[in-house]
Order: sequence, then C-alpha cells, then structure tokens
Amino acid sequence: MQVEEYSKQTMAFLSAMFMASLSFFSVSMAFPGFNWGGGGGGGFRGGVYSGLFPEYYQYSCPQANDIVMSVLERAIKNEPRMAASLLRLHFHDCFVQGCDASILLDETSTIRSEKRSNPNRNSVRGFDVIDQIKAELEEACPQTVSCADVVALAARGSTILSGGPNWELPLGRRDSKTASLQGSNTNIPPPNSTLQNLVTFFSRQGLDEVDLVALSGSHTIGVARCVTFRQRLYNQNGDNQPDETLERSFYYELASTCPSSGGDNNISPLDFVSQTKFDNYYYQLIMEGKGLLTSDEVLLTGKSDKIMNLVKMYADDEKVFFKQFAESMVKMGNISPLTGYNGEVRKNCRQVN
Ligand code: HEM
Ligand SMILES: [Ca+2]
Ligand SMILES: [Ca+2]
Repeated sequence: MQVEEYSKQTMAFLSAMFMASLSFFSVSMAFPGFNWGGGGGGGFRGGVYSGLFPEYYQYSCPQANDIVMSVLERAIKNEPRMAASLLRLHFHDCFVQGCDASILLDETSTIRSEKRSNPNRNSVRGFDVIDQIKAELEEACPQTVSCADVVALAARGSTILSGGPNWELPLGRRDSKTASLQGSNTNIPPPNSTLQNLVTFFSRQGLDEVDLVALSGSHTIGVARCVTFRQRLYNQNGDNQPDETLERSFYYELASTCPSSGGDNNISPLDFVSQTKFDNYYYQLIMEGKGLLTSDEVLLTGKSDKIMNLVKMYADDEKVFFKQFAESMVKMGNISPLTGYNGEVRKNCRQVN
C-alpha cells in the first residue's frame, strides 16, 4: 500500500471514530444508563457506525436478556413453533422501515397496520409473547428497552433455544412512531420469487447473496400454509404441471395436505426432518428436491453457481452455516435502526406513546 493511500485510509477511519464518539456523546446525554465501553461486534459495518452495540443495556437494564429468555423458554416449551414465528417477526420488521418495531403497531385512525399486509395477514404471529416480554421488562426497567430490541432479542433467543447459534447482538434500536402497510406489501419477498427477485429484494436492504442463502436457513424451523406453495404442486409454469424440481414422493406427500383448491391454511413443515430444531437439514433437503417453497428450491436450481455452492457448503457443514447465519442476522438487525433522539421507547409495543 502506498504511504499516501495509507494516510487517506487512516484519516477516514479517524473521522469515522470521531463521528462515532459524537453519537456516543449525544446518546449518553439522553440516556443516563448508557455506557462508554463500546467494543463487541456489530458497531461498525462496512466502515459505517450503526449506532448499536451489545452492551447498550449493561447499566440501565442488565437483566433484559434474562427476562427475554425466561419468557421465551416458557412460550417455546408450550408451543415449539413459537420460536420460528418470533424469528420471522424480526425479518418482517427489519425489511420494512428497518428494525424499528413498526410491525407491532396496531391499526388506528392514523396508522395503517403492517399486520394486514399480504405477507403478514393470517401469517405473522408471536405478538402475545412480545407483549409478555415487554410487560416484564416494564416492571423491571420502565421505559428502557425498546420494542425493536425486544424483537431482535426474541429472534436470537428463539434461535438459541431451538439449538442454533448464539451471537453478540448489537442493541439500542428505538421504536418508530409510524408503520408502512405499503412497505410491507412491497419489500417482503413472496414465496414464488425467482432467484433474481430474491437477490434484488435482499440487495435493497443492503444484504447480499451470502446473506440471502444463510438467512433462508431460518426455514430449518417452522411451517408454511398450503396457499404459499400450492402453485408448485399444480401449476408452476402456467401449464397445469407441478414444479419439475420437486422430488416425486415429496410431491405426493405435499399434495395430500394441500389440495388444488381449499385447505389454504393447512400447514406443512418447511424442514420436514426437524421442524423444531435449528440445524442444517433445510439445505440437505433442498439438495434432494425437497425444499418446500419455490424461494427455497431456487437457491439450488436458480442458475447461480455462487448461490448453489453456498447451499452445498451449508448442507455439508453445519458449523459454517451457523457462523454465517449469526453474521447475517447481525447485518439484518442493523437495517436502518432509529437511534439517538429519533423514534421513542414505546411503553406498549402495540401503540405509540
Ligand atoms: C428469502 C426469502 C423468503 C421468503 C420468500 C420467505 C417466505 C416465507 C413463507 C411464505 C413462509 C410461510 C408463511 C405462511 O404460510 O404463513 C415463511 C415462514 C417462515 N419464514 Fe420465511 N421467507 C424468506 C426469508 C426468511 C428469512 C430471512 C427469515 C428469518 C431471518 C425467515 C423466517 C421464517 C420462519 C422462521 C418461518 C416459519 C414461521 C412460523 O412457523 O410461524 N424467512 N417464510
Ligand atoms: Ca420495521
Ligand atoms: Ca431443522
């Protein structure tokens, strides 16, 4: 590296540090519980400071994660699918206005709730568990932990409790005062997406192909309704034929729970080998033509060598998948957070203060 080039980079780094310490300062003025420690992963991303960091509640609510985990343990023991539902909630929040808990807001005269968007209606769940976590947090540390952070903590906790990886989670997101029904309809990829579409939806959020493949691995837990995969069974290409990439015996299995009409809400596991365990069977099944959604199978068949090879790699090596999943979850969790004086910490996650 040329000396001149080196000093340019050093300057860029120093000014990034300066900006970061400015934002530390203003946040610490606003919130006494704030710490200066910094450190930990996730603060800097692509040279840009996200404003979030793992120790955010270290002094203001040190027990925050323990409270989240204890509520999750009960909820997931009671209904294992809840882990999947909470993981998905974070995804559907972050892809619309960023990770700002916009998805939790109920309909009012001024708020068009995201809960009634096409991807969310009759589909997203877990709101009661979020409310329960938030109620216990309000008891312990009033108006301190944001709903957006509750959703992020619940997604990580659900992953861990299902047997998946743990990671250092940057915190300090604040809650939106608005929601976007339209954003929810247009930014969340539909299940019959082509691979190109999927890549585009993710890149709009600053996520790349590696993130797409790793985060799709969330489909190692949970279920999908018949209406989300019916087209593959009966008319994938407008020729009244099943998707040719669908393995034959798997096709018959699915057709028995998902008729050509009716039964829209019949459910099928996204990973039929281990639907409550966070592992890498999702990728192994895709390799056998047994991915449930079009968006799952096209990762292998969509004619991108790079993406296909990632599927093979994660199918071969769960450790590599876990490591990348953790990294991509941090990246997804950093999408346009509200920080500093922006947004608020809601008292009730369903409504603005
Ligand atoms: C790549 C694009 C994606 C598409 C097209 C997609 C689509 C879907 C669909 C259609 C369902 C079933 C919904 C229903 O039937 O009501 C589903 C379920 C699920 N998705 Fe995705 N998804 C994608 C990415 C993700 C990501 C990035 C995550 C998390 C980081 C995620 C987590 C989940 C989970 C855990 C479930 C099961 C939920 C439950 O059982 O309640 N998905 N997804
Ligand atoms: Ca949001
Ligand atoms: Ca699994």
